[in-house]
Amino acid sequence: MIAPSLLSADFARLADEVARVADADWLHVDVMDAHFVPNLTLGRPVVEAIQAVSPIPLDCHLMIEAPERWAPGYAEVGAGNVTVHAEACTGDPRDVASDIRAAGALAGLALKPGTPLERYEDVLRDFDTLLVMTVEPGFGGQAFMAEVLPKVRRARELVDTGHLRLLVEVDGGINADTIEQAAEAGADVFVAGSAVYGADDPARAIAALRAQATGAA
Ligand SMILES: O=C(CO)[C@@H](O)[C@H](O)COP(=O)(O)O
Ligand SMILES: [Fe+2]
Repeated sequence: MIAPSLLSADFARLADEVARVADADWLHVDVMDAHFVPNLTLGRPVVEAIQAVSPIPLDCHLMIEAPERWAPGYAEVGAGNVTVHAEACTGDPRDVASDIRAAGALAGLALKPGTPLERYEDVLRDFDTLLVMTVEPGFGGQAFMAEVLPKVRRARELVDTGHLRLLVEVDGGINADTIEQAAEAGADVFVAGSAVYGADDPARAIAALRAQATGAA
C-alpha cells in the first residue's frame, strides 16, 4: 500500500493535490502542533475538508501532545486510520486505541526512531497499525534511517507468528532508493511525501513505488 504524504504537497491547492494521488491506497495527513514536533501544519477542520474531497481513506498521523484528547475527533470527521505517537501518550495507549476505534477508525501507534518496539509489544495487541518512523518526525524530505529496519523486521515477525494483527507502516525518506529494503524488512504500508509530490507525475511515481514494493516483498 502506498500512502502519499500531503506534507510535501502545495498547501495553497490542497483539493487539487488530493486529486493528483487518487491512485494511492491511503492519503497520509501529517498533523503537527508545534509542541510535540517543531513544526505546525493543520488540524481537524482542514482534515474534515480534505476528507470531503478525498476518494481514498485518510491516514492521519498525529504528531501532537495530548493525543488522548484529540485523536477520536479525527475519526469522527471520517479519517480511516488515526495514529498517535506512543511518546506523546500520558496514559495507557490502549485507552486511546479503544476511543479511536469506537469513533469508527483504525487505531495506529507511531514510534520515533529511538523508541524501542519491545516496550510496546503488548500494547500493540490493541492496535490496527504500527507506524515505524524512519526519520525524526517533523519534516518531509529527510534521509531514510536504515538503522530502524530491525524494528520493521521484528514487527513483521510478531505479525507473521500471530502475536500481533496489524499493518506495519513505514514513514520517512521512502523513495525509489529505499522502498525495496523497507519492503524486504516486512512493511505493508509506505508513506511517501517528497518522492510523490516532488515527482513530475505523482500518479506515475505511485505506480512505480507500488511495483518496487510488491516486487521486493
Ligand atoms: O510524518 C512525517 C514527517 O514527520 C512524514 O509523513 C513525512 O511527511 C514524510 O515525508 P518524506 O520523508 O516522504 O518526504
Ligand atoms: Fe507522517
